[in-house]
Amino acid sequence: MSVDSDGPLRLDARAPDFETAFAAFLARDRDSGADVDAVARDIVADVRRRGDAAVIEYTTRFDRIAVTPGTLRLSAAEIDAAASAAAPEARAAIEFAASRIEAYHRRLLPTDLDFVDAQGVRLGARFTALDAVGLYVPGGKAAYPSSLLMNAIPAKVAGVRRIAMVMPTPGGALDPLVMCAARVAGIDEIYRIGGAQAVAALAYGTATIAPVDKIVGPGNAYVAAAKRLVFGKVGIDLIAGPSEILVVADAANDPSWIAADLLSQAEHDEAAQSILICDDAAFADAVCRAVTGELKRLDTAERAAKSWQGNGAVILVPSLLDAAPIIDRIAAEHVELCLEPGPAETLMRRIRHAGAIFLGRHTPEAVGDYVAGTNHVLPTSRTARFSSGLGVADFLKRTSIVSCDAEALARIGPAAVTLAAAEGLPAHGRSVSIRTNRA
Ligand SMILES: NC(=O)c1ccc[n+]([C@@H]2O[C@H](COP(=O)([O-])OP(=O)(O)OC[C@H]3O[C@@H](n4cnc5c(N)ncnc54)[C@H](O)[C@@H]3O)[C@@H](O)[C@H]2O)c1
Ligand SMILES: N[C@H](CO)Cc1c[nH]c[nH+]1
Ligand SMILES: [Zn+2]
Repeated sequence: MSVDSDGPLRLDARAPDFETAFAAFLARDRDSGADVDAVARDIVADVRRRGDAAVIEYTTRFDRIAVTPGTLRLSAAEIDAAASAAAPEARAAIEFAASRIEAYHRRLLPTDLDFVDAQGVRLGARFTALDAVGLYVPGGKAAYPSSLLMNAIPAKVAGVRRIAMVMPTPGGALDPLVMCAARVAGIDEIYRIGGAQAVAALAYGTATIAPVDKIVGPGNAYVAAAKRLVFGKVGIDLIAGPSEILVVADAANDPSWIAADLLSQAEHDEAAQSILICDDAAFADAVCRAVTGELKRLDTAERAAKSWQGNGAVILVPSLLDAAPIIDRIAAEHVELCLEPGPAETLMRRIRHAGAIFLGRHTPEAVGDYVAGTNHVLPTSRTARFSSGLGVADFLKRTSIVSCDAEALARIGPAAVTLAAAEGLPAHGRSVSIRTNRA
């Protein structure tokens, strides 16, 4: 294991200490700590107790704006005025992205199930949309119109009736493109609040904000902590942490393309993580030099450099096609396979744990962030081992349907009577036998 003076951690899968070093790398915690949880807990409890008054106080404190119960919600005229300030080219890009996201998510809609099995029992599964969803759109340090689309469109496609959006507006400014995206996605219930107080308001409701059934959308550590706290009262989506990218690249790639890809996620956050897996040490060196060069072009260089140097890694492996076990243990949010089509396909089929996989030399991850149509809210921090990115299923519930006629009950009922007796629940058994023993 080694660390370049201005480069990321370097690991070699052939080195005798690789397993220890790799395990230590995977065990690193990039999330923030206990203080945040305590602050969020206090805010959530206060909003639950004092409703609008608490929401207004925290909004004034954290976002430096004066609000009243009457101005918490944006008026239609405000939304339209802000949206109309969006540049035409940006508006067209939002509309283009929205149409692709909608088309992809329509294909994710599950179909209901309804069949009669061999015993004559009718069985089914019916999907219904949630009634009311709270959509958190982050707005503290940057505006994310793309994230609004990624959260709102699947909800709309699923058929959610009410979507209440919250977004902090530091200093009071409304981001034109976020408002434009809200209009394109058909969102009109928008509150200028953020942080833990917005999550609590959506979960418990206030005099001004009706409660919702589920809260989705990314946010900072306070938002994530608040979502964990209100879970159970409402549903929540996955908690997406700092962004990650894992690029698997052979030496035939242009090092500057790979460097650009690594930095595309590093620039999100100092806690973001970019990893390169390659099979050629000279190519790894060339990519690291290219990262240094690319950083000079970026306004976000300071943040990206801290992420790359503090959390990045270069892992040298003997064979890229045999790297699936290492890739699976990282279980990254995004995996890019910058290989020829055949090897990319082979390796993709071997990978089991990844939020999203991008195949080939011309599929930079950033297309997934904006315009591919797939969702960019994806599992991070190795949670791709057990969870998936946001989709229409997050806005649906499944109800099972069962129907027996007398013959079908006579066929399957006796086993239920036996099991009820075994569990010491005679009323269960009686509700079956009272029907089957009528003769
Ligand atoms: N995974 C994704 O798909 C995705 C997409 C977009 C953004 N993000 C992430 O979302 C996050 C957005 O964070 P952000 O900060 O810009 O906006 P944010 O809207 O999540 O948070 C801003 C709010 O945080 C609260 N806050 C700030 N400091 C606080 C403090 N000291 N005590 C209590 N509350 C405090 C305030 O209420 C403020 O309104 C970033 O980490 C970004 O990377 C993720
Ligand atoms: N890559 C981020 C999720 O990890 C999503 C995003 C929003 N805008 C650009 N990128
Ligand atoms: Zn991104």
